[in-house]
Amino acid sequence: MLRSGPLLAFFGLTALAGLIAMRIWTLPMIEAAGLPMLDVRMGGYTPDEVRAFLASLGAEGRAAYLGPQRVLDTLMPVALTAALGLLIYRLVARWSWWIGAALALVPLVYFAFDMLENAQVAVILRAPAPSDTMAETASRYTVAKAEALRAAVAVALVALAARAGERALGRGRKKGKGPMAFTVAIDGPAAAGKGTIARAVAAHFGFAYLDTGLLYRAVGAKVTEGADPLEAAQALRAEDLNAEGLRTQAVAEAASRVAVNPQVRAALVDFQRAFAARAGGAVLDGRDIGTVICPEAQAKLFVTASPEVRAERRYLELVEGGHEATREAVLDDVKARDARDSERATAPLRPADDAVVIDTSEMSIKEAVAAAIGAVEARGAKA
Ligand SMILES: Nc1ncnc2c1ncn2[C@@H]1O[C@H](COP(=O)(O)OP(=O)(O)O)[C@@H](O)[C@H]1O
Ligand SMILES: Nc1ccn([C@@H]2O[C@H](COP(=O)(O)OP(=O)(O)O)[C@@H](O)[C@H]2O)c(=O)n1
Repeated sequence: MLRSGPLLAFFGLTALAGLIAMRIWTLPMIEAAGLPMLDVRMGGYTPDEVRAFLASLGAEGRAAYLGPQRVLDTLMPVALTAALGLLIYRLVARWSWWIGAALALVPLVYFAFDMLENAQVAVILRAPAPSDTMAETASRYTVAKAEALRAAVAVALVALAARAGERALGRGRKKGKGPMAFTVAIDGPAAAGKGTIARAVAAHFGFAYLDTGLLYRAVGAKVTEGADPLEAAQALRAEDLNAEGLRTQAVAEAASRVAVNPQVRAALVDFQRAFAARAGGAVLDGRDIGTVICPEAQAKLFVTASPEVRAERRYLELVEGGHEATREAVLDDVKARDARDSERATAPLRPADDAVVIDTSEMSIKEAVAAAIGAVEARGAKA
């Protein structure tokens, strides 16, 4: 990227040098009789005021106005426009480059009016008897130049203030909360290995872990017992996540049904965000952590595997847990949940744009965990 700092300093200093040169060299000649030159009358001037000024202008002042002053009054605006434009672009492009580029054009408007003003003043200085129209046109350019310059300076000041505010907030956050919050967002379809990876990542970095699927499972379980989904979500407490029987296929199915409800999802957002923001780091796994719950997460992983591999893993897990299951039924269930999770309107399952995708179909648990830890380290987490 172009380093704009030295350029900004160069243009800023050149503009300042131009102003100083005018103040000590050309202005004393032009304003020898005590009347301010036309360019500095930011509120404009009447034809009579122009005539009075011309009458007060000696031969030396007129030559200076048309000669060195014109040169200085071209170089200085070029440097000032470049400095203001660069400053505005540098400050605003951090948030949006195209808004930065658009606002950087405001100083160009000032420049255009300044050049028109110079040309019109030269017309007046050369005319044997300048007409009212000539004077009025020059005055309009001077007023427009002054307003455009004020607007450009205002844009630069607002951008500087916004940047200073952002920095102050960042410092406050670091001071107030001890260790910075580091969030790892892990999303992916059922039985891809999210929980296995999330627990290992949390243990490796010393972060806290939240299985957000448990929130939906806890709400789903209450709904199968007859509760209203939204009321169940609003009344959810941390201890509900330890309830018995949340790992069954029936509860997973109920969870994926309540998870389609936008109001249920909204009711669970604050709990998840508060967990993600805890000092000392947090790992959350689910379906929408990197896209909706923590779009600012420092590390995002999307863990996936083929439906057949995932169904086999879930089948073995269920059988080992003493549950009744058939491979076909588990595969059907996995596919049905995949479809519901991916096709729902609110927070559908999809990788965040900046997520690292880990396909665990052909990976052992060890390999999958190593890949995840490597990706989280690459985003700046330290064990
Ligand atoms: N890479 C892997 N290879 C083999 N089995 C895995 C792998 N990752 C996870 N498993 C197993 O698959 C099952 C589902 O994993 P889990 O982490 O609970 O998935 P999820 O949280 O995505 O539903 C568990 O029994 C787990 O031990
Ligand atoms: N962040 C989340 C987590 C789970 N869910 C829903 O909750 C269901 C159960 O999630 P889970 O993570 O416990 O499911 P498994 O991947 O462990 O099978 C999923 O099928 C999703 O429909 C969700 O919508 N958003």
